[in-house]
Amino acid sequence: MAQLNNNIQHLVNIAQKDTRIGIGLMSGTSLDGLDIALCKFTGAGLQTRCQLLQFTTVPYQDFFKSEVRTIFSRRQVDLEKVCLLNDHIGSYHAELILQALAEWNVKPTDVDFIASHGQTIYHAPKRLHGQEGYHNATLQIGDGDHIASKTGILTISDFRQKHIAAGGEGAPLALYGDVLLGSKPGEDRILLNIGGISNLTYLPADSDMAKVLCSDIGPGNTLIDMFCRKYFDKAFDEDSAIAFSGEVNEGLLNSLLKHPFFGEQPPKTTGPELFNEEYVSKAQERSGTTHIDPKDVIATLSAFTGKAIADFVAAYLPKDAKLFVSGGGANNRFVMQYLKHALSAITITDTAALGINPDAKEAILFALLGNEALAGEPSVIGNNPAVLMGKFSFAG
Ligand SMILES: Nc1ncnc2c1ncn2[C@@H]1O[C@H](COP(=O)(O)OP(=O)(O)OP(=O)(O)O)[C@@H](O)[C@H]1O
Ligand SMILES: CC(=O)N[C@H]1[C@@H]2OC[C@@H](O2)[C@@H](O)[C@@H]1O[C@H](C)C(=O)O
Repeated sequence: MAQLNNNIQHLVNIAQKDTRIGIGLMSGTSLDGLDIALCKFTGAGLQTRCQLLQFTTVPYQDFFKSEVRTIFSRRQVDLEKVCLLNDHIGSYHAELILQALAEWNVKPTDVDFIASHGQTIYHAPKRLHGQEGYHNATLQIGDGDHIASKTGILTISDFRQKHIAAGGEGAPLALYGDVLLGSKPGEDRILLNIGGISNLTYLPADSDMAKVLCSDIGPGNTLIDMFCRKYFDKAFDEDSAIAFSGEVNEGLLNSLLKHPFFGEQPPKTTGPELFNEEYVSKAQERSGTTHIDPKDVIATLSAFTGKAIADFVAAYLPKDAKLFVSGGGANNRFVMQYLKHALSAITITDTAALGINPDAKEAILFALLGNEALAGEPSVIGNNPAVLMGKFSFAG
């Protein structure tokens, strides 16, 4: 039998290890920074044990954010910029990983793999684009080869394409990790992530995989952040100070909630391609609220995030489930207060109660998907594609 080449041999060695050290990377729709989670895995599939060893969010520089925003969720872009950023984001993320490892005193050779989400620049499920002859589509950039070459670490990336190839919308992928890390027999649980877009996974008490539901809900922080930048020159509404100083405008809130997306059956996905400045302007025009105080706009957008989540939970999930929140939105006091009021029968805490750092959850998720790609088996969860995801980039 011919000998395996070094790359394949290295891959086989990692796949056969009892424990693996992996880095999960998440750069989300909020564009606030790169989340880097260093994790230790034992086993795979339902036997997975995952320990978060280190975590950091490296904030993005304003210049980087504004460069990405020139192509982010826009239908018309400078194609050269897309090409440049695909390379640049991969190289930049590699640099940030190496810096983080140096700070943690971890040698790159001690890390078995990197699992990189990349940067979503456009998410186009068919429900959004509606174009005949085209299927669900999504695009994440920040090429894995650049990360592998620069760090010397086996890199797994571009997770969403396999999900689409198998009939999904390319998101949410959270369920694959939530089932492994968040289920508890005897307890109905909801794991809610409020990032740029909010999404949740329902984990039934009887562990019946057919009942697991994972879906996007609507805007999380994306509109709040956008209008904080527009009116207040702030990246986000820290501790909801602006929202609390304003008043919710019920006319605008009702108008924001009037979109067919909210009536569509889950699972479903969305993004800033739908929930953007134009979406809010149109809702303002329809409700005659174009001239309301910017503080009231922020309060109303915050209530919009809360109400969309509360309506979804009330419509589809058990009334006595326990809800665990993660993502930057867990720090938005206005949204959290809104949820506690609207879902008074449900116990709401953050995922720290489950031993999962709420800020790190999505980066851990991608590390876990990388671990599955190496050593797991596809599993059937509800009617979600039973796939192992991610593409392998070798360092050499
Ligand atoms: N103290 C705070 N007060 C209010 N909002 C906060 C606070 N801290 C963080 N946030 C919100 O959280 C956002 C970052 O959230 P997160 O990092 O979960 O998003 P993401 O990973 O980009 O999103 P996605 O899950 O959609 O990809 C910030 O942009 C801000 O809106
Ligand atoms: C296309 C894309 O990047 N979607 C993200 C986004 O951010 C939140 C929500 O929209 C979710 O569907 C998804 O990310 C998480 C990690 C997921 O796939 O579960």
